[in-house]
Order: sequence, then structure tokens, then C-alpha cells
Amino acid sequence: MQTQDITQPQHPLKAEARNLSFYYGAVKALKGINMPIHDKKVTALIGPSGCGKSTYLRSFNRMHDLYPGNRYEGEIRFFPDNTNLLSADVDPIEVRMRVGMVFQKPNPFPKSIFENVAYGLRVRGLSNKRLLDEKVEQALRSAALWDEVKDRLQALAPTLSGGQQQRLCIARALATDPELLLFDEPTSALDPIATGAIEELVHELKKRVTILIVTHNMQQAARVSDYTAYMYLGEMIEFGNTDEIFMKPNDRRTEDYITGRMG
Ligand SMILES: Nc1ncnc2c1ncn2[C@@H]1O[C@H](COP(=O)(O)OP(=O)(O)OP(=O)(O)O)[C@@H](O)[C@H]1O
Repeated sequence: MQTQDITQPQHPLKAEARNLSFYYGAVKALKGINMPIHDKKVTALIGPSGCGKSTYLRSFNRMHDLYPGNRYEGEIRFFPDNTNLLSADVDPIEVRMRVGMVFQKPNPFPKSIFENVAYGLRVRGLSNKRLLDEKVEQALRSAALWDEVKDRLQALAPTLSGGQQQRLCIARALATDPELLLFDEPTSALDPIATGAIEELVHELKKRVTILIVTHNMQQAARVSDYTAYMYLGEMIEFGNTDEIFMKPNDRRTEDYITGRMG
């Protein structure tokens, strides 16, 4: 992998993949990935279909543990405590409290708007009504949804528009104060206006949470991210400042991809 010489001062790390490989049974989908995730920055993962972006993203919240036959090798170090998120003695439920996930298609629970956001808090044992109300409002405000839903908190979540549902899923993920937020192509099911709202939100959110985002949209990667990683066939080919990756990539394969010659 080529890592660019970053002239600006380095930001502290939130996480770091160290020689990370991943197997779906006999299929090796990730091959020895090394990559830093900078604290309170947005890192975009780009690369052609099937290169392993989602597989890599899902390793950070141990989603692969839910299916038999999946296997990790290597480490994902999480800071400041230097925990290896993949260690057998680290509880995946705890990992998912620290590392939230927002999927491609909005997937609210078939419950009220309020209950969608309160869910993770209840799982954590919070039952005090006043505190729940406060936390739900805070999360909805952070997801730029409060003003649109404050008078209909008991309405069913699926009655919201697609873009509102996606912001609700972001509020749900934010409610438990995650340190890292994973976005898997969060705008691919949305129209340009809803997409713009999510991109703006990502920009706001990085003040308080580190973000790792998979996107097929090069303009989106360039707009929202501070760092970009290019993956190909399960390998991390190049990682660097977004501006440099897009303007002056070091690896020919990265250049071919971002100029549309490949993928
Ligand atoms: N459940 C699975 N079982 C076996 N192989 C899988 C499974 N899921 C993904 N793969 C394989 O792992 C590789 C990486 O897939 P992944 O979904 O991570 O790629 P991606 O870069 O996110 O693709 P896309 O951009 O199309 O979403 C692919 O070769 C894929 O076929």
C-alpha cells in the first residue's frame, strides 16, 4: 500500500487496521489491510464493486460475527484505550455501542419515531422518562430532524420520507454517543436534496464523532471526506489526504479508477 506523505500535522488516531484479513468461509475478502482512521475526521472508502469496502466497514462493528464461518485475522486497534476490537474477549455488543452503523437503505424499526431513537438507550438500561426525552431530542437535533418531527414523535417511523428515515437512522445511531460512525453508501437510495442534507450532516457530525463512509460517488467522496482510501480486490491500494488522492494519486490503479478508466 502507498501512504502519502501528509504535509499537514497528523491528526490523532481513532482506530487503526493492522494486517487485517477477513474470510467468508474459504473466500478471502480482505488481504492484510493496514490503515489509520483519524479522530474526528471523515475517511471515505472507494473502489470498484466487490473490492471489499463493505466487508472492511462491517469489521469495525463486528457485524460479521453474526454469521457462522466468518473469520478475522489481524487487528483493529481502537483508541485512546488501545483495545483490539476483534479480540475474542471483547464483547461485540459493547463494540456496537461504541461503533454505530448507518446502512444503504434506511431501515427504521416498525415503531414510533421516538422509540426508534430510544431503542439503544433502553438496551443500555436507561428508563427514566425525562432523561430519555432529553436524549432523544438531542439525537434528533444532531441528525437535523428535530424540527420536522417534534410534533409527531409517536407517529410510525415508516411514515417518514426516505431522507427523513435515513436521518432517523442516524439519530438512532447517535443516541448512544458512538465514537465511530460507519456509513455504508448512505445516500444511494436518496434524491439529490436528501443526499445534500446527509452530506451536510456528515460535515457537522465530524465535530464530535469519527466517520468512515463507503461511497460509489467520487464527487461525494471529494466533498465530504478529509481522507480517502482506494481498495481493489480486497487490498488497500492507497490511502491519503482526499485532495491529494484525487489530484495526484501515487498508484496507477487509483488514478484509473478515479478518472473512470476502470471500475
Ligand atoms: N456473505 C458472503 N459470502 C461469501 N462471499 C462474500 C459475501 N459477502 C461478500 N462476499 C465477497 O466478498 C468480496 C467483497 O464484497 P463487498 O461486499 O465487501 O464488496 P464492496 O466493495 O462493498 O462491493 P459493492 O461496492 O458492490 O457493495 C466480493 O468478492 C464478494 O463476492
